[in-house]
Amino acid sequence: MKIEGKTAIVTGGAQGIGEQFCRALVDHGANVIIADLKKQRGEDLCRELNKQYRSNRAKFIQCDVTSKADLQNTIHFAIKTFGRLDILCNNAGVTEIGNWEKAIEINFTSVIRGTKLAIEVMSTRNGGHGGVIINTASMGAIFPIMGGPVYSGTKFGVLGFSRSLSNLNASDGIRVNVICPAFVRTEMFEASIPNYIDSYGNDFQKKMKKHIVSPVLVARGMIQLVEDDTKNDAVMRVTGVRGIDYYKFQESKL
Ligand SMILES: NC(=O)C1=CN([C@@H]2O[C@H](COP(=O)(O)OP(=O)(O)OC[C@H]3O[C@@H](n4cnc5c(N)ncnc54)[C@H](O)[C@@H]3O)[C@@H](O)[C@H]2O)C=CC1
Ligand SMILES: CCCCCC(=O)/C=C/[C@H]1[C@H](O)CC(=O)[C@@H]1CCCCCCC(=O)O
Repeated sequence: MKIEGKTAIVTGGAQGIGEQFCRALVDHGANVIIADLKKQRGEDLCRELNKQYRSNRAKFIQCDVTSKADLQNTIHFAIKTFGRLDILCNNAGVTEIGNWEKAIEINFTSVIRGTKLAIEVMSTRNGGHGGVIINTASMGAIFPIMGGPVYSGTKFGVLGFSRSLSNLNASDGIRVNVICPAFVRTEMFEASIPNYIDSYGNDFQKKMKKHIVSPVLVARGMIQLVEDDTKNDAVMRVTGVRGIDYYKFQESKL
């Protein structure tokens, strides 16, 4: 897909990986809706992007992805403002620390709901232009995370859900892909460092160095998934050791 002139929604777009998604999409000429709980951060990013690109292509909307009304409102806002929706990045996510039930709602249920709502407006069967949905999972969607079983479970869920939509490309013109980063230096990661140090000791950061990736690299991967029309049902890994590559699952025998 040529990104210039297309419209994208990025949930959790105010900071971290989502922020880099927004920056990369605007840089490639897209209209971007930054959908996040954090009003100040989102509005500041929006202002900065519009100033940098001398445009009005970035918009912020306060959105709690666990609210169906907020998600609907975000999609309506994209259509009302830019006339179309082409790209949805279901990216908002949290760790399970403190509230594992909430982590399931944010990391998994909201990805399902966001995807379903976007399909309604993107589908070529409903008069839409088709599009691309990129769901942020994690390497913890491929391997279990002993210290984060619920987090990992939600990400296994995101991966299974997304891959089970591979037929949408043929029927509705919508490609669905998953991005699986390893540890990414964001506020989520930084906030977890004390837990890692508890588990692995003070030299954890040194040992982990080669496994930590930058959110900019994750955004580069997302752009590749959007631009490359052959990518459907793709599971992209973004790791410190291999960089950007694709994970191959065994084909179903059914
Ligand atoms: N940082 C890491 O090591 C990794 C992160 N991921 C995944 O990447 C995604 C982004 O994570 P980071 O950027 O690292 O986290 P972050 O904590 O830096 O940013 C997450 C953003 O999501 C927003 N958010 C949280 N709950 C929300 C809600 N209910 N509604 C709307 N927005 C909400 C936050 O306000 C924040 O702006 C998450 O899905 C995370 O699980 C995947 C692999 C590794
Ligand atoms: C192979 C695992 C890669 C995991 C990539 C990922 O999604 C990491 C996310 C963490 C984020 O940086 C902050 C977190 O709390 C997320 C969950 C990590 C739990 C790991 C616990 C380590 C342990 O104590 O075993």
